[in-house]
Amino acid sequence: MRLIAIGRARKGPEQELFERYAKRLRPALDLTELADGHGAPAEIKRREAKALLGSLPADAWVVALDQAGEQPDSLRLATLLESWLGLSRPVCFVIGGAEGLDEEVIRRADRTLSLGTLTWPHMLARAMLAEQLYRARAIAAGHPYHRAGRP
Ligand SMILES: C[S@@+](CC[C@H](N)C(=O)[O-])C[C@H]1O[C@@H](n2cnc3c(N)ncnc32)[C@H](O)[C@@H]1O
Repeated sequence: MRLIAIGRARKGPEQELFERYAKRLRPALDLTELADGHGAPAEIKRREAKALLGSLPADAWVVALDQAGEQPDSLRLATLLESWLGLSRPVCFVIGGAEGLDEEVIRRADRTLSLGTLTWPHMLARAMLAEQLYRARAIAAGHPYHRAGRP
């Protein structure tokens, strides 16, 4: 699996949290970081979209992280992830920068994934995605990491 994301992480708690889960994930989650765009907001999004789309393999199965996207619960995400991994296509998650993802990226995406209706900083979104992918794989494997009961 790949995560293609705008911005370069600095050492700090967000990066540590991302790495904690990304390291444990099988298949691995390879991170590709792309430079922040510059200019006016529309120009930033357009430049970042060009870089993001240019980084995707032609046959990629693209999942765009978008707050207005689909909101599966963790069990449903586990089922979805298993089906995506079974496609024999490179599964690529995409996270935008401060201005969000350009419409062109959303159109290219095969699926969208929302981490809730709140807006998260993009470095935190990376860590949350890695944790949810780790959780999804644990659910699919029957590993007790995920407890279905509510407190
Ligand atoms: C700071 S947010 C961008 C906010 C931007 N104003 C927007 O409307 O998308 C940066 C990136 O983090 C990801 N992100 C932030 N909050 C999210 C959420 N609730 N669900 C899914 N992805 C989110 C998205 O990929 C977004 O492009």
